[in-house]
Amino acid sequence: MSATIIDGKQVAAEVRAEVTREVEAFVERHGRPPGLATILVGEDAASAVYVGGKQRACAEVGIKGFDHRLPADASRAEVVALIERLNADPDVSGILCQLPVPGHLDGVELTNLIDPDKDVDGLTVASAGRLALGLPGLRSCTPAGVIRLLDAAGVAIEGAEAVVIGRSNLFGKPMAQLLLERNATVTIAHSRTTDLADVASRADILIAAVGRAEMVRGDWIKPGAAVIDVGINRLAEPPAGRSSALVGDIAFDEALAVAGAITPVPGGVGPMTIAKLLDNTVQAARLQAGED
Ligand SMILES: Nc1nc(=O)c2c([nH]1)NC[C@@H]1CN(c3ccc(C(=O)N[C@@H](CCC(=O)O)C(=O)O)cc3)C=[N+]21
Repeated sequence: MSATIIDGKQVAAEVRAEVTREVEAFVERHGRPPGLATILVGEDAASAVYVGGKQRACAEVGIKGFDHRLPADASRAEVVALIERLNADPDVSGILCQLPVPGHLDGVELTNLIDPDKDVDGLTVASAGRLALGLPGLRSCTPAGVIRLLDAAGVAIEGAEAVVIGRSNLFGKPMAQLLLERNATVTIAHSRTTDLADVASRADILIAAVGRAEMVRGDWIKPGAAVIDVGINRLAEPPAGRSSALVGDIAFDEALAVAGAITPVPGGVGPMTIAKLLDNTVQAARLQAGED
């Protein structure tokens, strides 16, 4: 038996096609496109690649991109002033501050200055609270992308045992809440969990977001489970038999033999994060225009 590989690039392309149609309809109604402002502080190479990818994706679907780059030594006041200006700019529907920010700045504090109605990353206290209370709001992109992947793969979420490994505010906590909203039975496991392998092996849906290359082994996986790999670990060179130096948190080849369905790295969750960011930008623009 070999698992079905869930093609994140393919599903992301479907989401982007839907977003493209929504953008065209928005332009018809309002005579202007939704806009997404990205803020990148400093010269971290990986962050620059991600932000570049987000801006390129905007252009592809017709969203207007505002690409703000600040030097690594930018002051808190400069970043705050930029966020406040973008909050007040009617052409800017969504704002994201790429994380991490340089050490003299506080990424959580800065993110929180974003108007919740423009919080397309879903990372402000207000957005987290709306999610926790089941109120409408912008949902964080990576967890929302995972739900879309599970749906696309035909995985039943309701009633399933879901185990999320990782408890970050960026992913693990919102992921657990979205699964709960869909009536899964949810466990959040983490670095202090006693017998992680045993907890993982109960999962019908196993989601790993720990940032440790290939930590989840094949014998942790329940036969037939849906396995979602949120890890992005960059190795010095591609492992034997692989073409990419990016590996996830799951030992892919081992898992492939046991799981029912699995996302690859690259080409799994990553492209969905960007697709959901575009989707959130259109939703934000519609809300700000008084629609829905
Ligand atoms: N405010 C904020 N929002 C974020 O959403 C955010 C962030 N900060 N900081 C960093 C992480 C990381 N992240 C990724 C997005 C796309 C891919 C992606 O498209 N990955 C491709 C491969 C890309 C490559 O080759 O490096 C894939 O998995 O197939 C990966 C990672 C968004 N993040």
